[in-house]
Amino acid sequence: MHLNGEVSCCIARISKKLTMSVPSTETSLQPLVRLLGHARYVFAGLLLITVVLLVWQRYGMEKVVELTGDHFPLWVEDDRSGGGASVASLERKGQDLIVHCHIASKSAWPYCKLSFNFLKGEKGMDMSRFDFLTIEGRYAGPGASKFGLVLADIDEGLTRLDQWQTYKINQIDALDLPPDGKVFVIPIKWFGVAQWWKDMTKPTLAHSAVNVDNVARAELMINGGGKEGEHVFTLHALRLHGKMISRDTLLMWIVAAWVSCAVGWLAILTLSLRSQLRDSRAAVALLRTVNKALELEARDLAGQAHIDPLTGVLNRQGLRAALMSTSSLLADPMAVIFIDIDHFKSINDTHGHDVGDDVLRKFANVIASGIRSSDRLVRWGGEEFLIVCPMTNVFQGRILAENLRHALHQQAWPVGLRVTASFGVAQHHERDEVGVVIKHADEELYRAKQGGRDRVCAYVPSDMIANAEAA
Ligand SMILES: Nc1nc2c(ncn2[C@@H]2O[C@H](COP(=O)(O)OP(=O)(O)OP(=O)(O)O)[C@@H](O)[C@H]2O)c(=O)[nH]1
Repeated sequence: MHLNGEVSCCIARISKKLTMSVPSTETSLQPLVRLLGHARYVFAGLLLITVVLLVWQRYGMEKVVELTGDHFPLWVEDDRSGGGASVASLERKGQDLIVHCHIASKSAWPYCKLSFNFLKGEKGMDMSRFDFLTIEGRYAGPGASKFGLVLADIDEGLTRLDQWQTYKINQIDALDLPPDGKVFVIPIKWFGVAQWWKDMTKPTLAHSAVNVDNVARAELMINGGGKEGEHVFTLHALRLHGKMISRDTLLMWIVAAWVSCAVGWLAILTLSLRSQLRDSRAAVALLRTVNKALELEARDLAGQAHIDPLTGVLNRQGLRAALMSTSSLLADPMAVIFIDIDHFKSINDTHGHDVGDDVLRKFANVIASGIRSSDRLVRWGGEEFLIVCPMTNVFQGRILAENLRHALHQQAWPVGLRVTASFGVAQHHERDEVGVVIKHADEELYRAKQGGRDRVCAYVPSDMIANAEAA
């Protein structure tokens, strides 16, 4: 009974743990698991964003820098510093910059130029992110509408800021302004490093290529084809065009985003699988424990089927099981003692069933304490009990019955009752069924009752009496 209670309690505890453990893991990982479920949407979204960004970068994402605004300091220069006689002056008319250039052929290379300064501290403008320049302007004068462009770059390791000739001269010459004032597009890749600069500086091969990532100054060169006279160059706009994000940078970010998502997804997947594995292991362990508990419970229940719940001694099924599983019980000689409480009905009738039950419990206790551990006490039914005594002959059985009868006399019983019992003893013979010895014991019990109760009667066959007398 006690074991049964413990097992039920254990099962209840385990099933509670089982039902609680699974959802608790679920809740801790639920957001991650939900995210995993939505992974395809995340990747589809990422794909869409990738396509949109690439298309936008290709056809839009324009970045335009206006060089002719008020953003950069600008001024005009002429060849007088080199011994020439050309004179340049600058006039502003609204947005327009008008360069008046009086070319005098005193110098071999007469020129005027409009310079834009991009230097901020020691840093120029990074034009490598731009694809092309556009120029809008008009020319008026006696010569050709020719012009040149120079991008003077600070070349790391070569340029010294205070020595103008060390700036790398990326230039483009002899461009013709469209006569109708249309926009003229000049790709950055058209620029080349000035040969005169290379001859003068003799840069290494690494420093010989065009470089516009740190442009300190831009110059618009005007010489009207070298013709003497007044040349007027009206500049409406000079602009740099590029992309807000270069294709390479964008690709780098896209790859980084894809890699991060993939790594994140794999990490979440690993976490979730690990947790599922942990849960499964825990569930398997719990189920094993439950299984064990259930086995115990089953064993216990099977045991209970053989026990009389009121007195805790064996019932008839219990006796059958004991006889089947313990062959030594039938070892000859074996005595069977049938016991019936005397006038038990009147105890019930006079004092009620509860007292009757108490008497039955006490009775079983007294008898159980008076027999050997190898004996089996069975509640046969109602107030009838049976004792199976292995290795006991009928004479020994009779002595045992007498002892038990006396033990009953010496007990204090509920409500001051005097409880006695009648005993029938018989001995089992190898040739007989067990039922035969029980029947004989029952008949002896009947005799004891008939004889006035509170006594022992034993079935002793005549051959046994002769043997006993001979002995
Ligand atoms: N309290 C209680 N009474 C029981 C139980 N089982 C059987 N009885 C009662 O035991 C009584 C047996 O009565 P009887 O068979 O007439 O025998 P008796 O009164 O002992 O008379 P004799 O055997 O002739 O001495 C009945 O009244 C049954 O109801 C039980 O588990 N608890």
